[in-house]
Amino acid sequence: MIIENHPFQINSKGHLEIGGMDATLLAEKHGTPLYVYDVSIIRENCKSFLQSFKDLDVQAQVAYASKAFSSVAMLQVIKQENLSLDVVSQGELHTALKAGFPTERIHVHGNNKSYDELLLAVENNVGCIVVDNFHEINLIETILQNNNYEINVLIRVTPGVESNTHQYIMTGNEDSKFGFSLQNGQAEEAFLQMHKHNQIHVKGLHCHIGSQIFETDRFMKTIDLLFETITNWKESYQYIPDVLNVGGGFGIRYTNEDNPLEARDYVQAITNAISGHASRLGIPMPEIWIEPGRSIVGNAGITLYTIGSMKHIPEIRTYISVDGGMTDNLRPALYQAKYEGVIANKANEEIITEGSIAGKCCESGDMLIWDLPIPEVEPGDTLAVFSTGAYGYSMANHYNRFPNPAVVFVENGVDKLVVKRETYQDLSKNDLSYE
Ligand SMILES: Cc1ncc(COP(=O)(O)O)c(C=O)c1O
Ligand SMILES: N[C@@H](CCCC[NH3+])C(=O)O
Repeated sequence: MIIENHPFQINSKGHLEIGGMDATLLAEKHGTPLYVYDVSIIRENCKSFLQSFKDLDVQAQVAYASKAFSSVAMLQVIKQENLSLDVVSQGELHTALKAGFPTERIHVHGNNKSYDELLLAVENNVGCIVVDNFHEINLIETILQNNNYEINVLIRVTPGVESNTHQYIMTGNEDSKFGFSLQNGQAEEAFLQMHKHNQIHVKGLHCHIGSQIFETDRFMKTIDLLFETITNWKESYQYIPDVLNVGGGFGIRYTNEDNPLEARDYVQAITNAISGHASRLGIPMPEIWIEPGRSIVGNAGITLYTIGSMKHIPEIRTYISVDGGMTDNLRPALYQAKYEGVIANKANEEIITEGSIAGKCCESGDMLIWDLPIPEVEPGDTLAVFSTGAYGYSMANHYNRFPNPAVVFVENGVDKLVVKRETYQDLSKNDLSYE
């Protein structure tokens, strides 16, 4: 039986199944809280973006935004699927290098890249640096001064488009910490500074308007604004971009309130808009780059928890506590994000009530799901929360000194531990004594 809204099934025992494996057995074997990914879904998501570009016969790079979930195994899957990679820090770049990711397909982001981060990127001959601010241009120029490296860059611009999403995950608006403004001339100033440098190749423009976006209009509007600038730069400086990177942000389904488009809908709309402008301007079609994170891994991941204490407050609600919470999934506390879940060992049982799923941290806001429809539950049951594959493990933290969970990949009925559970020794390994 299929689970409504989510790409998982219920097996003959009435248990949730992921990647051909019984979720309750995974919880027993690997412990909880546990992140589990169905790798075949990750692969399908990668393929659907790449295939959509192929079907339109467009030169493209699909760069997985590794902030959504980065680990050596994860990046190896991305490498196998021939995607490119977006990294935003030395740590993400280090993980990519450790995974043996081809450096020419790595795109380096960040709104405050350090000299060392930029040097590591340049020394490893990464595919491109997405330049964010004037301080960074100065650092790059310093790095290039005493050697003959050459680098490709994209200029990250803020087009002044507000995306229809949570304020904290909106990035293309004028009042943003990211990128150069198109409106106030800073993008042009940055362009001129780098365009005249003979070791810097300005391959094109980058923008990312936000995350969890369910429509194509804002992408269209953004592309219109990018082309106003491209038209000006063509006239004034005879500049024609090789690449346009329109970022990520393609929405996924967390609950039945979310109605995501297919990958091909976004790809088609973006491609049509860019090709329309390119032909109007009489320039060759630029390569299109996109940076999906959430839409590659989000729906492939679930988190398994063990239910512990329960508190029933008559006529108010029942709190059901699990052995994780905001330490392994910060999104509900940070963005009031909503999730759905099932009791994995009772996935077929009749729903008789509602329970609100509480985390273990010493915070009233540590709630994973409010008012989840549930069957009768008891301590020891396994709760599965759906669509936790993006920005769950990657935003895990150590509040209240909880160790980070383990991560298991499942594919075709075979499970493999890919990130070990942290131990209490791991948690205190950097602590030094003061006695
Ligand atoms: C520059 C950039 N690219 C790509 C992404 C990936 O976004 P998403 O995971 O929503 O696809 C983000 C995150 O919002 C981002 O800031
Ligand atoms: N971490 C955010 C989105 C990423 C923002 C990156 N610019 C989320 O969980 O939705």
